[in-house]
Amino acid sequence: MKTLKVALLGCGNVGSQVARILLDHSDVLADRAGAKLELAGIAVRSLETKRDAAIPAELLTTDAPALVDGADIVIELLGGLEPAGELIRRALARGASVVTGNKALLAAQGAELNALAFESGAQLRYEAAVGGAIPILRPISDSLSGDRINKIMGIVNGTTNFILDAMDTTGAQFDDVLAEAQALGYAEADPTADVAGHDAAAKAAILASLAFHTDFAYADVHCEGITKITATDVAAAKEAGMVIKLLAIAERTQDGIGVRVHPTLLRRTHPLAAVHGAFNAVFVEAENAGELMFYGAGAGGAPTASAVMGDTVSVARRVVSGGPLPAIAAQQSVKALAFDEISTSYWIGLRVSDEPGVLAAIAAIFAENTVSIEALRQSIIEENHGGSAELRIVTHRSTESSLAAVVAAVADLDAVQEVTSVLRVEGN
Ligand SMILES: NC(=O)C1=CN([C@@H]2O[C@H](COP(=O)(O)OP(=O)(O)OC[C@H]3O[C@@H](n4cnc5c(N)ncnc54)[C@H](O)[C@@H]3O)[C@@H](O)[C@H]2O)C=CC1
Ligand SMILES: N[C@@H](CC=O)C(=O)O
Ligand code: NA
Repeated sequence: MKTLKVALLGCGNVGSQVARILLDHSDVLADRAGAKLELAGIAVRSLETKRDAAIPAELLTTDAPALVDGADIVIELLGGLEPAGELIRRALARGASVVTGNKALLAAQGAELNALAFESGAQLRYEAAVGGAIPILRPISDSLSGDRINKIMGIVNGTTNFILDAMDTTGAQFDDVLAEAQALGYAEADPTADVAGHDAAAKAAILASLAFHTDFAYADVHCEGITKITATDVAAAKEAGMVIKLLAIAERTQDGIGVRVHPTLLRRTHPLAAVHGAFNAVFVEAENAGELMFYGAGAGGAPTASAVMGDTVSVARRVVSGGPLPAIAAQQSVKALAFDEISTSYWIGLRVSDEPGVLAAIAAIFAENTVSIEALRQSIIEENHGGSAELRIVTHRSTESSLAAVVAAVADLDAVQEVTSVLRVEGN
């Protein structure tokens, strides 16, 4: 049986689990891959760091480039743009295949790296980069390659789903739940990448690129995080039979593809509304397959290592058989929509003076901007009876630019005390 040398770059949360699987299950992996997967070495920052006793010290090296140069397959689990990018390019340039979970790098340089792999005949796989353990990239680029995907909506960041879910179930405030997520180890040490939506935006770019066979980068994704979501927003959504989720959405329209990440109101009957805690799920709508949902652990060392190993075995099979490369390079160039061209339904919360003519004035502004109202609900604010009322308006689909014009004009009305929330609604 052929032996393939595997270079592992990084021995952190995910890398250490990949090393464990490669060492503990070498016989089974060889049967499945059709080649022995020999862990040739593990690149680390320091040989002095205390590690799990199961990691053989003789495999550790601080010379990552030399390790890459002797490998048939390189597994990159360092994270960050450099030196990860440089090492991946080095491997691909010499025809070695690469498996990575580095969503930040792929969202920044995915087009370039895929092109490099295509030119050199090497394979580049990154199932772990989106939805951790969930098989989602291969189903999109392989299982659904005979279909036409129209829309993807994903809960692709565990930290933010944990926070929003806890706010929904306990009524807690954002800051308190973030502290809990940090204590439980879901959030990053600096949780900005999670709560500002950047991590989800990187994953949205990767999903959209594969689903629509076009290169989308991080810069093509409109991104809003969850830091402005209040306990009041969550309670109001709950009262209306909805839940707020941070969704990564990529959608085909007549004019192009809109890719966005923002807090979204979902009806509680939607399958994504039932995704709790730090779990991830991706909901796909395809022309022939209809609606599909992929659900599971989106983060964590062992779950993410599962996806890395799946890619590694798959890559090894192709190295052994010399079969054709998966067609994951972009074959099309579909226009990425600017955010103000995207259309969706909106929920607008307003605090208004409770006096005659207010509703008519607000409705007139919606009509002038051709934004159609689907539902309107008014509640009198008890503690200030006769003074203020809370309005919640749900619109039919309209563009971001029309909605922005409506919100600006409504906010200017003397009778409008505050625009309390503007949220997008999906899953009607
Ligand atoms: N942890 C998770 O749940 C998930 C992680 N990922 C991705 O997997 C990758 C790895 O993530 P983790 O294992 O969680 O990170 P980690 O921070 O636990 O591990 C990275 C390791 O690489 C080492 N490293 C960094 N630069 C190095 C260099 N120049 N030379 C040698 N070693 C170096 C670090 O010292 C650290 O031990 C990242 O790209 C991450 O985005 C993807 C999905 C989920
Ligand atoms: N910080 C990320 C980790 C996985 O990609 C998350 O919370 O989902
Ligand atoms: Na995955």
